[in-house]
Amino acid sequence: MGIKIALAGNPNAGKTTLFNALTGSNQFVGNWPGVTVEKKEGKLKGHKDVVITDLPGIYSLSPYTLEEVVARNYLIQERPDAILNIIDGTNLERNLYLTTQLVELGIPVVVAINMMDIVRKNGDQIRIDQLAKELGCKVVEISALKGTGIDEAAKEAMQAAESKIPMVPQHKFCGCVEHAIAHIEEACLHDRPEAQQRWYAIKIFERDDKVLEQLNIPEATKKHIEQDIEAAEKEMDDDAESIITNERYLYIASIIKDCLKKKRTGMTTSDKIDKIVTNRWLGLPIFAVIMFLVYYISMVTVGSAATDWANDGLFGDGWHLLGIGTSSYNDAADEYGDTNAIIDGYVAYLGEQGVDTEELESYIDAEADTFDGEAAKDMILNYEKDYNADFSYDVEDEETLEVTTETASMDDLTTAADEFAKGEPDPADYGVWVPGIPVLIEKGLDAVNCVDWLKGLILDGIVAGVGAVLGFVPQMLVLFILLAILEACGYMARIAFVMDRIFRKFGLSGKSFIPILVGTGCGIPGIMASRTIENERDRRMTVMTTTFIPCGAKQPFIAMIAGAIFGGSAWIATGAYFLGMAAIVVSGIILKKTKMFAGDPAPFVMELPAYHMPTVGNVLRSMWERGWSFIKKAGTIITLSTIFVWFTSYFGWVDGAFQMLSEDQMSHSILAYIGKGICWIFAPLGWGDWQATVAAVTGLVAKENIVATMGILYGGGDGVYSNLAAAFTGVAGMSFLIFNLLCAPCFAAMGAIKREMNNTKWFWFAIGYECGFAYVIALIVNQLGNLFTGQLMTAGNGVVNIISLIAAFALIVAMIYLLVRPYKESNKLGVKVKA
Ligand SMILES: Nc1nc2c(ncn2[C@@H]2O[C@H](COP(=O)(O)OP(=O)(O)OP(=O)(O)O)[C@@H](O)[C@H]2O)c(=O)[nH]1
Ligand SMILES: [Mg+2]
Repeated sequence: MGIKIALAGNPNAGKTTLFNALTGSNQFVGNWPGVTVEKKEGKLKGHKDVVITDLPGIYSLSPYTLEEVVARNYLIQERPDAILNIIDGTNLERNLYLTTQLVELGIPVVVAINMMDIVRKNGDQIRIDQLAKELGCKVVEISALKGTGIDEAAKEAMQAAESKIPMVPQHKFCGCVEHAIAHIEEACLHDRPEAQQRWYAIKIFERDDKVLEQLNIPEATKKHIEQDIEAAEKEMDDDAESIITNERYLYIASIIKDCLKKKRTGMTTSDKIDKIVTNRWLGLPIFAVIMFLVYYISMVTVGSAATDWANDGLFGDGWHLLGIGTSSYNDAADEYGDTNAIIDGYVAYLGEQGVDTEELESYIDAEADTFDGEAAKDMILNYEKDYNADFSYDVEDEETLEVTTETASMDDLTTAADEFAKGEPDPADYGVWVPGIPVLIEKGLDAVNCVDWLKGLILDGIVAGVGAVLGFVPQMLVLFILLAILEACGYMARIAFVMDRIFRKFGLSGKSFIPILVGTGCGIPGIMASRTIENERDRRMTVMTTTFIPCGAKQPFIAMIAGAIFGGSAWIATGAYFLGMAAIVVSGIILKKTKMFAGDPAPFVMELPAYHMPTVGNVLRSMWERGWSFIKKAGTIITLSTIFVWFTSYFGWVDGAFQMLSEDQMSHSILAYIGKGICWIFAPLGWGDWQATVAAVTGLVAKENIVATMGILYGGGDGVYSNLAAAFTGVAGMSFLIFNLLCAPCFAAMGAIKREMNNTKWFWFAIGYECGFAYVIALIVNQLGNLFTGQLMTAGNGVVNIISLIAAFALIVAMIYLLVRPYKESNKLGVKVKA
């Protein structure tokens, strides 16, 4: 038989940090209350038979929010063999409140005073022996972060578990309460194990609903004990629950007096920082600047440099090792400049003059092995004698794909001809050139004479799809590092506090903001983070709207749309966050006015933990955990999806015969038939072609799939970006982005919504709301966008557009009505939740 040890304690006391240290796990740690919302098990290192359970933080055994219920139920119903109570040593008074309750459970308790590193630094002293005596249990000092004392804590807990000696609570309530408790034990608890009787008796005294329900006490007995309770209440002139609470605090005060010697009073550094950071006027601007920096660094500067490398180098043609050779190649490329365009322009000019340019063109366009630059040069110079007026040529900007027309003189042409003769610089000739993965794989496949379909599957399917997704990993990692730092330093709780002032105005609490922020990494922990919200209706609303914010997996397609259709504008990625926020705010206002969600949010109660310097280990671990799940997804579900998409898009019927298709036959593919069957749904949104439709649908499996699918379906020819730029107008691109940003999240996140709603009706309501909202906004944007850009009749199907435009106006009116109508207060919930 193994031993079960539970880690219990207040939120943010360091339970998970200790859990990770003891078991070698990688659970999330963050410096705000409510990081852990579910219990997690792990085996104690070096002891296979000892199972340690990390629990969500609780302030007391009277649960208030969902994650607290998880912790209490575990302690009371599963009854671990021992409880290791983690206490924040910098905050003894508040933390001991829970301890006074834990020792009554009848389970052996060991108290571990954590954060001793800070306590010592502050110069405070805790008298461990005295504390142990007054609590009646073993007390050890630890620092979970530094790893000091943790083995001893584990050893003590194991010994306590093996001894099976239940705690004897040292604390006695005042006479009348003890009297009532004794009566209660006698009247209805004598068949319970003796060690558990006291805790149950106190809970019955407090009239705890859950315990009363669980024990199923006969009415007559209930009446009888009620007399005892009322008698005590009369004597103390207070209600039963408050009597117990007050007595506990008196007891704790006496312990603190005996055991704690505090050195310093006055403002701590954290308080000083908070004066600025949570300032009524400065709080928001500071938050805005911090968030801007986070996304600017991860999306625009560091992140995009890394992503460019990954996309164009690692998963593209190749890259220079350590960047050596890049600058000399760039110089050479600069020198070569517009040579090709100038020569093309000259050929066109010659053509206009009636010259037969066929032979010249054959020299210019010759394949590498027959290419003779010198001959081409001579030929050009030959023409120069007779045709020597200035001519125009077109240049295409690589990033924005914008085409501009320039004029070249004969001097320009001579230089160009010289450069042309030398040949276009090849990056592989400079520094140490590392070919990209697709290039290597293609070479390998050619070397083994791979059959065409398999080569297609590997290159156009898996490498194109999965590579498109993996290319964004560096950018993700940068974002995850920055988020981890924000989480670890303690700013998270402040953001909730600052945002509470605003969120409250439209009926949400600041606590809804933590899920949103966590959701920028991944929607699943974001949805789960909603458990700390006290008000059930607010919690549901948060679950429904959290995924509007762009998560890590949505970044790639946002970046792709921005790069292909909007010239790589940084505003698109930043705008996506604003859009997500706006969607949450608008939904908040609209939903709060319905019966289902009406009512004021609970008052904001959250501890603001002291600021900590984030540790490198924690930050990297958190980054890696999130990044790894991204990579894992690419290796599993996304690979499978790309194979499916490749197969269904490269096979189909031509003239009634089923066969493998070439790139220009894709519109006959299986996928095209499916897409064409449903793409009418999205026609009013401006992107009713089957490729975009299919991409959006595969996005429901995992959002990264949108990029992977587009990589396959819009690949070929001039490359994905140019093909996308040709397929989407700006307005349609915006509408596509909005729909995919706001519609139902990926399957995994939908699963999380289902779990958190714990009710099928609510789940479907949430999914329906998200998709409906996304559709409405995308429709409005597309139709109004077309109207203002004058494309109403040209973009897509004009008739559809006219009808949709009318619908769009109707929807705008409806939304304005929903936004401005008065609040309906109601205290009734539409649907009951299964317990
Ligand atoms: N200085 C110091 N910081 C610590 C120590 N133990 C934990 N921390 C920090 O305290 C914060 C909270 O740690 P967690 O392990 O997430 O706390 P938790 O008790 O699991 O919190 P919840 O899951 O919210 O209940 C993190 O920022 C940790 O790095 C310690 O011994 N010393
Ligand atoms: Mg935790």
